[in-house]
Amino acid sequence: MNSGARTWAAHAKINLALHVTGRRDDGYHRIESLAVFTRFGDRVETELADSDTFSVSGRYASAVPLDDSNLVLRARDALRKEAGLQGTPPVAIRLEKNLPVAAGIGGGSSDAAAVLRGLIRIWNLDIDNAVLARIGLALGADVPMCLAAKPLIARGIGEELSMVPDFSSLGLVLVNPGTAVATADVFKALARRDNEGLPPLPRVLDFHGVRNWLEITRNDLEPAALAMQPAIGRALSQLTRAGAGFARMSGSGATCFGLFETGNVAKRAAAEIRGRQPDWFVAATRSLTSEADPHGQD
Ligand SMILES: C[C@@](CO)(OP(=O)(O)O)[C@H](O)COP(=O)(O)OP(=O)(O)OC[C@H]1O[C@@H](n2ccc(N)nc2=O)[C@H](O)[C@@H]1O
Ligand SMILES: Nc1ncnc2c1ncn2[C@@H]1O[C@H](COP(=O)(O)OP(=O)(O)O)[C@@H](O)[C@H]1O
Repeated sequence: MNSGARTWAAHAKINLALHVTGRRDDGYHRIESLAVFTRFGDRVETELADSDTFSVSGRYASAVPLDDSNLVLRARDALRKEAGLQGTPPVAIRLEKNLPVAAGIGGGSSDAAAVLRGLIRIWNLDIDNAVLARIGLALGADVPMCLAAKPLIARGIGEELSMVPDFSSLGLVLVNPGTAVATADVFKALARRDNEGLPPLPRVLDFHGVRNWLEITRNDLEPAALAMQPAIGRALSQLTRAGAGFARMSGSGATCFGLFETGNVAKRAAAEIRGRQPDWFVAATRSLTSEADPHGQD
């Protein structure tokens, strides 16, 4: 067992497109979503210790609970329940919370996924991916995709995953105007739930191919979220004004992404938006390719 401190990346999840195609009897919605994950994200540090501890730092530390309801601790406890107390010794977990909370970019889900992956390694557990995905899904519909953290299409309620090969790294700017949005409220407010699924993906998944495909897709949660939080419209306008090739809201919002042809152009656009909106969350980043190893230690 390795007892030293190790850091795990918890990438932001971006729903490039999200079509709502139906609703199950239990109220959960069927979706079809093309999702990618970004280099920018939270970080989770794990280290074997004399007792279980948990601390949070970072810009959004005060926005997350410190008790057992934090998805980090729920993930730790779910894994321990699966593996048994023996073989899962106490662990100190430190979360660096860089991602805005209740923001449509799966921050909590990605933290949970990083903890599951990290603790499996430091506890030396033998848990296969199907069991891991089941544990993840019990924590949240987004957790299985955050466990994969590669370009993918998610169907079902988000748990049926098809990896998308040969996806280029996209230049992205993430903008959140500072308004938290509760996912359940947005789903509840939908005017329609029986929309058509995603069109086939283009052959070449680079900036141009993805942008053209985005033009013929939607985020079906955007109109409902926009009606609740008009600031989302201002975030989209700022991205367009700064030269984004395409701008859309991610997940249930309020974070919006802008697509840029190169990382440098994205950085310049982010600086411009930050200049105009110094209180907003604005981050220039790149998406992870299909080939990148998302689970490596930082
Ligand atoms: C909308 C999405 C798109 O990726 O992302 P976020 O906006 O959360 O980032 C996800 O479907 C969110 O996943 P996650 O945030 O893990 O959802 P959960 O905790 O399981 O569910 C929160 C609530 O959202 C609703 N919900 C969630 C997923 C889904 N497919 N249908 C739903 O109706 C349910 O009302 C549920 O009670
Ligand atoms: N580690 C965590 N990070 C973020 N939110 C968390 C965490 N643990 C629990 N939560 C709770 O989960 C809810 C959803 O948060 P988050 O995952 O950031 O949403 P979203 O998927 O919309 O980006 C919030 O209400 C928040 O209080």
